[in-house]
Amino acid sequence: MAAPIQKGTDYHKTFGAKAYLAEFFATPEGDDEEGEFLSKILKELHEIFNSGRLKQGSRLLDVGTGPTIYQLISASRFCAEIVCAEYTQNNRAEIEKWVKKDPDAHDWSAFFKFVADLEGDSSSWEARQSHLRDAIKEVIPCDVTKPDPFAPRQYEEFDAVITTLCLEAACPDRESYSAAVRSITRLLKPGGTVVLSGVTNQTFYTVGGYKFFTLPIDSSFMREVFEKAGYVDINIKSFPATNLENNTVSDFDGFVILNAKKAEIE
Ligand SMILES: C[S@@+](CC[C@H](N)C(=O)[O-])C[C@H]1O[C@@H](n2cnc3c(N)ncnc32)[C@H](O)[C@@H]1O
Repeated sequence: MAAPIQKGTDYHKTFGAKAYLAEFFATPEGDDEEGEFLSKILKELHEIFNSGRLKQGSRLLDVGTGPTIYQLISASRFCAEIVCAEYTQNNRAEIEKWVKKDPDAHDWSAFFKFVADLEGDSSSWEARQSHLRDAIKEVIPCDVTKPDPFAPRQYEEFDAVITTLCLEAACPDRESYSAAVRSITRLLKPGGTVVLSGVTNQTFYTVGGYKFFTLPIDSSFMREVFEKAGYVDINIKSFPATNLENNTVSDFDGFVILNAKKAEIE
């Protein structure tokens, strides 16, 4: 009998960090079955951060980091301090291994080369990689379904928050998704930038043979949530899935990249 759909605390037992990396992050092109997806997210993150929106020396919080660092490469050029917040111990261990250059860590070099090419300086990839290793100052537990996802840790507000492919996987319903956005927003400075990537109308994704729940949402719901949480200048780019009919590893019909500014205090 197939295992039931995995969600909530199941992540601690069945979300295989190594399987997730091997299945979806072997190359910047990602998993063939998902069509053009990962490389598009990398390009969009490049466009957002290359536009000069973060000052040098910024502090950044990544929420639901998973075992991955691809989402931090473009932003890290401007960051002196990055905090990675993630739910499972296994995923946090993967990030820590990469920071310490453990031989068992995932090889992200192709991703740094990909982004360095986009930035027009392909020779810079190793320096960019070292810089990101130095910038990651902490890898901390978090649970976005809790009122204070980062408790007991307390932080000054960050200049930017990133969250990629996390909230729709972590939140069981629309109310908890909205509450998670509000909690994350409390840790962002007024005028600070949020960047989110998310899949639309997905009900599951598969990792290591287990199916994981996803909350099916669309871009109009995301816009409404971010407006209500106090953001302005909300930009959402939507992309249709390019291989929906042949995709057996997930069922998103598209994905979005959202960026927005937390309103300044009047
Ligand atoms: C699809 S993965 C995305 C990982 C990574 N950010 C990426 O872009 O590939 C979903 C992530 O959400 C995390 N997650 C699940 N439940 C969570 C919760 N309650 N709070 C925070 N993160 C959670 C999982 O551990 C996993 O790392």
